[in-house]
Formats: sequence, structure tokens, C-alpha cells
Amino acid sequence: MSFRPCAVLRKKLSSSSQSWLARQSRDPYVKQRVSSPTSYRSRSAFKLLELDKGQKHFLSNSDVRAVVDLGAAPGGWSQVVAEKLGWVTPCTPENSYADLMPDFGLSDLARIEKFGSWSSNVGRGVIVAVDLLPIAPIPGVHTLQMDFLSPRAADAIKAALTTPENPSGMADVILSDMAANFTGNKAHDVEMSLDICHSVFEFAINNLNVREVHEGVLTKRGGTLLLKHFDHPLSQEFRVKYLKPNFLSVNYIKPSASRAESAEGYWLCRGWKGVESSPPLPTDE
Ligand SMILES: C[S@@+](CC[C@H](N)C(=O)[O-])C[C@H]1O[C@@H](n2cnc3c(N)ncnc32)[C@H](O)[C@@H]1O
Repeated sequence: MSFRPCAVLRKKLSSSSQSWLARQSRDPYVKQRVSSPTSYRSRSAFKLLELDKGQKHFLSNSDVRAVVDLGAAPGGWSQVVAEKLGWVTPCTPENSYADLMPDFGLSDLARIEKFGSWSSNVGRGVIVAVDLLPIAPIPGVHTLQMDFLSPRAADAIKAALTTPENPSGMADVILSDMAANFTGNKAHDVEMSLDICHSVFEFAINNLNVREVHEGVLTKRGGTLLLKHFDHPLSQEFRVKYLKPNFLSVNYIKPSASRAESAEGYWLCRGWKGVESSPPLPTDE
């Protein structure tokens, strides 16, 4: 697949469309995605792969058994999680979906209709993916199409997380790549991004695992939160006030797959302590 338009089409495109296409054709992650045998649905999938690899495999650890993926459509991150939890055979050029499924050219939905499922594995644990937009099925992933900011979202996610293998309904890892549509008004866009960060943090308070682990002495080691945010002094305030006191470590990471010109970055927060003494979350008054 190529993003290079023919000369006739190029003439008809606006200059912004032309520069978008030029950027796509130069982008190594876009090229990798369209030629990859894993056929990840989003370029974002490479960010999560990079974060997991560079950060002590926080997702691949065998004790990770319950994962929530917020803002999951079209499903690239969920595909990566499904691989890490063993629901989908990790794909390499030697072992691709093309081998698992001869009709590699079919869309996910058509493939699922034809074959039932393209997973050959039974993985571990539970994965819940949430988005405003529909997400085509992924083996091992329970999808919920809903507004995460709506009052009923937390209960619906909790219900989906609660399974015989995960009776507590708690999550070991919460991922949020959620982003509202940009309006171009910076103050408004930052406010929307902070609303999302606050809501995800509130969700973590009630749903992120704190587990007792014996390592010589009894220690508590809690779950992990990966949270997308946009760089701004108010975001830094949020980090200092809410994240730092409640996790053993909070690292800022800008994966190389994240475009340099984007203000987005991720906080990888590890070792949830179980919130007891945070300042109250802001209300709408
Ligand atoms: C950057 S995309 C996520 C890409 C995804 N991680 C992947 O790899 O395919 C951000 C997503 O956040 C979703 N989103 C934004 N606000 C949301 C909300 N309030 N509730 C649920 N999803 C939301 C958008 O619909 C969009 O699909």
C-alpha cells in the first residue's frame, strides 16, 4: 500500500491534504503498519510496544491478568495487549496472521464472519476495551462502546472486569490513550485533556489493584497506570498533586513513535499505593 497519489489526484488535493499525504509516505511507523504481518489497526500500537519493551515489560509480566484499555478504537493497543496476554499468537514475519488465516486480505470482520475467530489460543485473564466508537472484535478483548465520562461507564467496566478468573473485578493495568477531538482553542483543549486525566485517576482509585507480595518481607505492590496527557503547566500540577503521592514511581515518556510536533506524552505510573490521602478531586461547581 502506498500513500503517494498520482499526478492527476495530486493536482486536485488541497495543500493541507498534500502535506498530510507527504508526511504519511515518509512516516516509518505508517509504513511498518501497512506492511506488517500483524496488521495493527493503528500507528499507536507501536507506541505501546515500545513502552512495554523499554519499561521492564510492565504489560507482558505473567502476573498481569486484568487490563483496561480506555479510548481503545480502532483497537491497536488492545491487539498488543491481546498478544501479551496470550490470546493471539505474537506475530513475526515467520508466524503471521497470514499463516494462521489463509485469507489474509479479508478485513477483521469478514475474517471473523468466515472463520469464527482468528485466535488459536486461550490466553490469560481479562481485557476490557472502551471507546465512543465501535471496535471490531479482537480475541480475548471485551469491548464496550460508550462514553467513559458518562456516569454509567465505571459500573459497566467493573461488570466486564468481573469474571471467574478475576472475581475482585480489579485491574492490574489501566491504559488510557483517550483524547478528545482538538478544537484548536488551546485553553479548551487542555481543559478537556485534564478532565480525562481526572476521570481516569478517579477510576483508578476504585479499580486499580493493590496486592500483597511477599519478597522476603511483606510488601505491597500495586497496579500500573499508563496515562496520555498534553504538555501544559496544569498537567504538571496534576502529576505532582495526584500521581506522585500515590504511585511508587511516575515516569514521563515520549515514545519515538509519538510525533515530535505533538504535545502528547505519557505518564507511566507504577506501584499503585491505594489512595488514602490525596487532595479531593475537583468538582464541577
Ligand atoms: C488516539 S485514539 C486511541 C487509539 C488506540 N489506542 C489504538 O491504538 O487504536 C483516542 C480515542 O479516544 C477515544 N475517546 C475520546 N474521548 C472518549 C470518551 N469520553 N470515552 C471513550 N472514548 C473516548 C476516541 O474516540 C478515540 O478513538
